[in-house]
Amino acid sequence: MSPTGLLYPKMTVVGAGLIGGSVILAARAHGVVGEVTIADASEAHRARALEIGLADHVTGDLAEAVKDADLVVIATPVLSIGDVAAAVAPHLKPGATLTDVGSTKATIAEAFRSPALAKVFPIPGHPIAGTEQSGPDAGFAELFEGRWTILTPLADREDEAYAAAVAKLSTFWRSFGAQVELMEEKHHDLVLAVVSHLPHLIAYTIVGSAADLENVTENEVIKYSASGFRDFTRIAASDPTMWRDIFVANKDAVLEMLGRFTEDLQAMSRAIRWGDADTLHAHFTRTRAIRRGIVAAGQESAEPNFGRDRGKH
Ligand SMILES: NC(=O)C1=CN([C@@H]2O[C@H](COP(=O)(O)OP(=O)(O)OC[C@H]3O[C@@H](n4cnc5c(N)ncnc54)[C@H](O)[C@@H]3O)[C@@H](O)[C@H]2O)C=CC1
Ligand SMILES: O=C(O)C(=O)Cc1ccc(O)cc1
Repeated sequence: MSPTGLLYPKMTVVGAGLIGGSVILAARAHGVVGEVTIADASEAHRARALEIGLADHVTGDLAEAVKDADLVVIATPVLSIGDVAAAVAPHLKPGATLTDVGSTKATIAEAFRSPALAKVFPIPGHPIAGTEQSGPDAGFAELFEGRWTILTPLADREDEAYAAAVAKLSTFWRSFGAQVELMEEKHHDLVLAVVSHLPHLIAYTIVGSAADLENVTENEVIKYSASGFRDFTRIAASDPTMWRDIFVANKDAVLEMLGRFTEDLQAMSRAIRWGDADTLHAHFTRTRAIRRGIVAAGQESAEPNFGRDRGKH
């Protein structure tokens, strides 16, 4: 139980997967929500959510699910979030808060600016916490502890009531251990392209390349894979639908960052070709200092993979 107390008597989560499930488990564990309803498009996921007692009510009917809710959290893949927001809009209670957890924010902020959402408080959000697992069994209450959640409030909604809704949603995330930061949505997408989307793209690519090479080297890639490659395979096991949507939605920022990365990779390639040992050593020294700075700031354990594989899988 957190000292925060009840914030939202009725919460509806659309999408009973890793993030939606974790929000429910965390919010319930800290007593900040009352009745919980799940809406999910998948019959199998609805059945499983009921079986494990993830919510008080589980339905496939969006209108029914959101009609009395004080807080609606959309936790579906990025490209479906705008459609879900449009579908629930006419059924939301005036004064309700509508948020999401999608990994990109610009296209979602645009959808949340719809006049159909004028009577509610639409606040895009993104917890920077997750694993490569998905589905109703993947969630766990501690997922957000010590992690950042970024909210990207709509700049054109500057009234006091909207500011109060943003403050309350921030309290909600903080009640179960997240640190909250407010950010402009396009800036969010640029930052996340560097720290999350590009690393995933590199992992997806290198694991594919290595698997192609395996035909040549007859199983040696997997057999002798050192921990570096193993870490890439964990990332490359992430949900295909989720990541397809992220790259489609954040095309411009990802291509911008990919361009810069390709230039830097060319510079490394040149240093190797010319035997420029000093350049290689200086670069690796700089990146080691970056990692040590992150560990010293307490944002990551020195242990490999700490915290990523928690939960039930
Ligand atoms: N997996 C991760 O590590 C993180 C994911 N996110 C974001 O959170 C969102 C959800 O991701 P996960 O929980 O990992 O996905 P998930 O695949 O575990 O769960 C998604 C759920 O949404 C349901 N769903 C899909 N389309 C729907 C629709 N149109 N209407 C109703 N239900 C629908 C699916 O049946 C599934 O139960 C995504 O937008 C993702 O970008 C954010 C932070 C971390
Ligand atoms: O599993 C990992 O290492 C992640 O990076 C999880 C993750 C995936 C997507 C997000 O938008 C935020 C966090």
